[in-house]
Order: sequence, then structure tokens, then C-alpha cells
Amino acid sequence: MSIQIEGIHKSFGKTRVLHDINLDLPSGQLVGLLGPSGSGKTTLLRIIAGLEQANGGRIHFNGTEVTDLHARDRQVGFVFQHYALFRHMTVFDNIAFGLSIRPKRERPSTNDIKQRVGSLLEMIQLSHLADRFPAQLSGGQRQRVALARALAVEPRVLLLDEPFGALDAQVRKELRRWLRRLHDELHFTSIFVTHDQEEALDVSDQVVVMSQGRVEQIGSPDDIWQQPASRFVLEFLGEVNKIDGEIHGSRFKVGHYPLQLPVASHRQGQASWYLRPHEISLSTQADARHSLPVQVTDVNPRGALLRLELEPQDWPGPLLEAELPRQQLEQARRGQTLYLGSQGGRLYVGDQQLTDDSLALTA
Ligand SMILES: Nc1ncnc2c1ncn2[C@@H]1O[C@H](COP(=O)(O)OP(=O)(O)OP(=O)(O)O)[C@@H](O)[C@H]1O
Repeated sequence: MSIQIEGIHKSFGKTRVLHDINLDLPSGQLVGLLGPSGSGKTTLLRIIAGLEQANGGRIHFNGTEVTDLHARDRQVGFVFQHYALFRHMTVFDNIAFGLSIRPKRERPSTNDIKQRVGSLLEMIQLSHLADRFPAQLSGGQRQRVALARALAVEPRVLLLDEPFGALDAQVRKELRRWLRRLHDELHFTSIFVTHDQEEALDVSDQVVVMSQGRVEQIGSPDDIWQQPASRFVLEFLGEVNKIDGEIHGSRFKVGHYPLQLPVASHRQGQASWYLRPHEISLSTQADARHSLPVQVTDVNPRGALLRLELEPQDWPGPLLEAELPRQQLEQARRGQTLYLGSQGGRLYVGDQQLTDDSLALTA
């Protein structure tokens, strides 16, 4: 089931919380809706479900307009962070619920219901707990039952709002892998709200990044990571170091250290150089490529990698995080002075990136 969202906007009172949202989501994809708290993810999800009315715009499922269709007629399954299973019903009855309340002529026979619930129980690997009550399950098991319950009625679209938000990191990771596999087997279309960028990048076919009620970027996890469309996306997705300075002619001056830009910039003044930890290179000697002195304040080996915390020396700025192959700096130790450089990173003046490509700065 493909989903088209055209010019959706929404206000609560005088506050506009969604601005002209346009999305075209192909059938069968697992789409991650990612953004900070308050960016409008849940509101958009509720509008797609029909639980909230937009102030304008249209929604189509497979080309058919559903904007004015009641939630119960949209055939949408919903799983929330705290999904209230019926406490007085067993796991089996919870999953069977949606089927068993159907009007008589649409209701499958008792045997069919038994079979369908049986195969869902197998799928969520909880067949052995069919007779338990929700209170006798772990949080992860409860969320799996919630998912099976949503899938039992064969929704055309499954919407998940932080479904694993309340679970601990390990269970969360297992469940999202499991959701991915399930998705690959059953090919339904789902939209999955999260504010956890690792979660979104890990399981989604496409990620929609939202900020302040607008779509900042839509693309594959790889696109979004490699080619962030804005400074917001760059900062929101993954760790990034920010080094502030000023552009004068063809130089980017950090404190009193002038770094040479590859080409003279037409923009002058305040600018920020953004570097992911792995884009930092370090040398024990100052040279043409490594000119900014930093002091090592922490050394953390992580397998084949070395993670260093660095304090700017003699130039203003917050602590920096660098990550490099261990053999490159075998002898790194706390208190040592090193010289920072990079072949990459991105230079921004305000919200505008100075070049389309990554930038190499040399002293
Ligand atoms: N029923 C409501 N009445 C008034 N304001 C609301 C209502 N629901 C949401 N909002 C506001 O709309 C904005 C978007 O909220 P929404 O829940 O969609 O964000 P979100 O990105 O899902 O956030 P979170 O990750 O914290 O759940 C927020 O500023 C919120 O306070």
C-alpha cells in the first residue's frame, strides 16, 4: 500500500505544528519518521491513521483519497509505546480480539481465527505463552503481542509510535531487528516514529527527518548520513564536532590559527567547520595538514579503533571527539599534545554549506 501525503498542515489553536508536509511513500517500505521531541511526528502519524484531522491537505492510500475516511475504515494498524493490552484477556484472546469483534458476516470462523492467531503466535515466537496474561509477560514480549494484535486484522498500513521506546537498549535492538525481518517476510507498509537516530538508520528503508513541523530531508539511511541536506540533519544524525572560526579571503581562521581553504570563498565572516569523529586526523608533529594543537584528555580503545577526547589548546572551542584506527596512534596518552587536521568535514556559514563537497583544509 503506497501512501501519498500532499500539503498537510495542522495547527493546535494558534500554533502551527505541521507545515505543508509532502511525502510519497512506496508500498512495502518500512519508513522511519525521525526528529526531536515536538517536531510533529506523532501528529503526522495520527493524521495518517485518521485519529486526528488536518487543517488542510490530502492523503491517498494506493491512489485513493482517504482524507475524510474514518479511522476504522482506513484499515490501519497502530502500535504505541505503551500499548495497553487487555489485562483480563490471555495473549491468545488479545491477538484474536480484532477478528472476534467483527460483524458476524465478516467474522472468520472460530477455527480460522484459531489458525490465524496460531500462526501469528509462531511468528512472534510466543506460542508457548498463549495462555498467559499480559502481567505475566516481559515488556518486550508484551510489545510483540501488541504487534501481532495489530497485524491480526491484516491492516493495509501499520503505524508504530515509538513502539520500543520503553524497553531497555538490548531488548530494543533485538525487537527492531525482528520487526525488520517480519517486514521483509510480510511486505506490509509501515511508518515508524522514533527520536533515536540509530534506531531509524538501523531498520528503515527510508528515513524522513522532521524538525519544527517540517520535513528536513527524506532518503535512504545511507543518503541521509552521507549527504545531509541541512545543518540540522548533519547535527541531528550522529556525533559531529563543531569548530568555530572566521573566513577572511581564502583563509578560515580558528583563534589565531589560519587554515587555508582550497579556494577563496565569496562568503566572509563567522563560519563553522563540522567534522565527524572519524573525519579527524591527528599527527604528533605540526605540519601543513595538521596545524591546530589539541591536548588529549581521554583515551578509550574500542576494538580496532581508538577513541580520543581532545581539548583545544590555545584556540577557543569545546572538547572534541576523534575516532581513528588504533595503529595510527599506538602511543596516544593523556596529556599529550597532538595536531589536528582533516581531509573532510563541512564548512557552514549560517545555515548554508559553503561547498557541495566535503572540504579539506590545510594550514
Ligand atoms: N492535542 C494537542 N493540543 C495542543 N498541542 C498539541 C496537541 N498534540 C500535540 N501538540 C503540540 O504539537 C507539537 C508536535 O507534537 P507531536 O507529539 O506531534 O511531536 P513529536 O515529534 O511526536 O514529539 P515526541 O517525540 O515528544 O512525541 C508539540 O509542540 C505539541 O506540544
